[in-house]
Amino acid sequence: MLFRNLDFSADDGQIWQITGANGAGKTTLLRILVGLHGFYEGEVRWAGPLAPSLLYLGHQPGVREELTARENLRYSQALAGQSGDPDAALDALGLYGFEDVPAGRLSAGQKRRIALARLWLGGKRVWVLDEPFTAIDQDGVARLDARLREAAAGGTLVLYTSHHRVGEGVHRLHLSGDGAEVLA
Ligand SMILES: Nc1ncnc2c1ncn2[C@@H]1O[C@H](COP(=O)(O)OP(=O)(O)OP(=O)(O)O)[C@@H](O)[C@H]1O
Repeated sequence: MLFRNLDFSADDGQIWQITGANGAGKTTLLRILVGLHGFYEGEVRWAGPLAPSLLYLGHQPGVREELTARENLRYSQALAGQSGDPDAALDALGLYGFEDVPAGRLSAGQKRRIALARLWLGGKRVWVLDEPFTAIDQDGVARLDARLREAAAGGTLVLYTSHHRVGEGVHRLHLSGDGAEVLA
C-alpha cells in the first residue's frame, strides 16, 4: 500500500503541489488521476471529459533526440491538438537560438525546457506535471512558477509533484505511508 485516506477536491484556478518522500507514490497518484494506472481502490471523478483538456507531462522529458527543439514541440503540439507558436514558446523558456538543434545535443535542463514549452502553447485547462522543476536552473524555476500562477489566474487547474519548497497560495497534498494529508 502506497497511500490511503486520500480525499481531496480541486477546482479550476487552483495550484496543487503533491509532496512526499522518494517512493511515496507521487508519480503513481498522478498516473491514477490521468487514467494511466488502474491498480487502486477508490474513485477519481472529473467534471466533464478529461482528455480534451489535459496536458500531462510525465517524469521523463519525453523528447526525441533526433528531432530538433522546434520539431519536438511541433510533434507533441500536433498530437495534443494544441494551438500556439512553437518558436514563441521555446523563446519564453530561454531556448531562443536552439530551435534547430537536435535535442540529443542539448543538456538535461534544455530537454526539460522543450517539454515545458508546451505550457506556453494554448488550449489545455488541466495541467498535470510530474516533477516539472527537475534539472531546471533558478531562472527557469522562476519563469515556470510565474507561468503556473498566470495559468491558474486564467482558470487552469495545475497539479504538480515537486520536492521544491511550496510557494504562497499553493495547495499541498502530502503522501506518506501513514496516510495522505491536505496540508494547505
Ligand atoms: N514500474 C513499477 N513497477 C513496480 N513498482 C513500481 C514501479 N514504479 C514504481 N513502483 C513502486 O511504487 C512506489 C511509488 O513510486 P512512485 O514513482 O509513484 O514514487 P514517487 O513518490 O513519485 O517517487 P520519487 O520522489 O522518487 O519520484 C515505489 O516505491 C516503487 O516501489
